[in-house]
Amino acid sequence: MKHFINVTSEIGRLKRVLLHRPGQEVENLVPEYLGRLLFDDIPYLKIAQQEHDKFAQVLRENGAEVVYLEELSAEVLEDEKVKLEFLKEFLEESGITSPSLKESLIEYLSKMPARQMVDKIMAGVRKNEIEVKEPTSLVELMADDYPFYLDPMPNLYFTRDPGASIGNGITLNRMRTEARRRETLFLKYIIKYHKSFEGIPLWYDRSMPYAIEGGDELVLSDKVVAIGCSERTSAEAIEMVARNLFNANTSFEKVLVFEIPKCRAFMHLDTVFTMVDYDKFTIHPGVQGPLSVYEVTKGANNTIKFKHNTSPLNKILAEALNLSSVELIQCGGGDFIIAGREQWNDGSNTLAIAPGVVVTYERNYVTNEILTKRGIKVITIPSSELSRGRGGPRCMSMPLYREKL
Ligand SMILES: NC(=O)NCCC[C@H](N)C(=O)O
Repeated sequence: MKHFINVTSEIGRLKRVLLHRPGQEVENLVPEYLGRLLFDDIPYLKIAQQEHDKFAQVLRENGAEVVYLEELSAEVLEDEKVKLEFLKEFLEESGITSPSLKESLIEYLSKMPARQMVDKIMAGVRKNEIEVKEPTSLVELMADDYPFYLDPMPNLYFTRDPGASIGNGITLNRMRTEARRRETLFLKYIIKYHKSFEGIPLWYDRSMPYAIEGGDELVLSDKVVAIGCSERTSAEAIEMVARNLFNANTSFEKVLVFEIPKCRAFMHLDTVFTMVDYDKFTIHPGVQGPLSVYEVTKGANNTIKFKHNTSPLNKILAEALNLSSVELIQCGGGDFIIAGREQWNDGSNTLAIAPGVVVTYERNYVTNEILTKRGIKVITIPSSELSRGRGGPRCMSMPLYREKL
């Protein structure tokens, strides 16, 4: 493995993947703030961790090295200078404006060993955890009854979204919602300071003004990337990624833009569409009708071309992948109720770990059976708690290295 990162497909054998084991951040969820934090329910952490450990075990047993966001972050934050730089940026982005509060938080957090600090920052800091000396601002004096100085980040276990590996580079994303925006700081510091990530090109940066999230980014082949234009990802960001991929002389020549309905149930492209084999895809039937596909292609002399492709989806995919035909496998077998139920629990959100081999949630038994009948090897993981965050196996993983097809 010459590069630390190399992803030129959705289905090549998974060799290295980034995960985050859910931690205390999940215990800081309360009904009042669920919506704001993008959760629909409160997972039971102990079981969620067991389910997540099973997920990691399945990936390892199938040949993938599992690296953890919290461990890589702690490795770079061992350096006291980097730790301070990170803390300052993190507090800034958390909206801490009062100088004395900033000072108290820095004092509280920087004293902790790096790993403990990472866990604490991910979990959030309650107001009753630290004592702020004399208030130095009106905001502090008038402190409301909101319980946190630093919000918990319960969505961190969806490592798919803050960044995406494309070829041997990464898009370091700007998240659409404030609830998830600070998540990408961990990846920013890993990319900037971790030895394994040295020299990795960025196809997008979190400082850009337009939102893009990794659940919308699918690497269909070493030439074609599909990006969802969705509730979370904007057309401007997609165009910037396309330009950066083309200008850097990567192997990528085309970006297929999937415009999907902007709603929570379909928040990212990978909640309704994933690739499971050379010529097979899962799709949520509810998205097939309203889907529009646009193409951004690399032209001669650094030019870029745009086109609305009105052909049926199977034709567009077959043409993009140089195949005579492709199969679209409908989540829930196309039944309105089953598809709706299983899609809500990420029935279409498969993680391919090799061509024709996927990891899915066991609760989506109808879709799993359909996939098996279509010749896909389905490895299931327990999911009663993990699914409460509205993401499946693809959402919970950021592939760093896949074998070339
Ligand atoms: N790629 C994905 O669809 N990720 C799932 C993210 C779920 C999370 N609760 C969110 O709303 O962002």
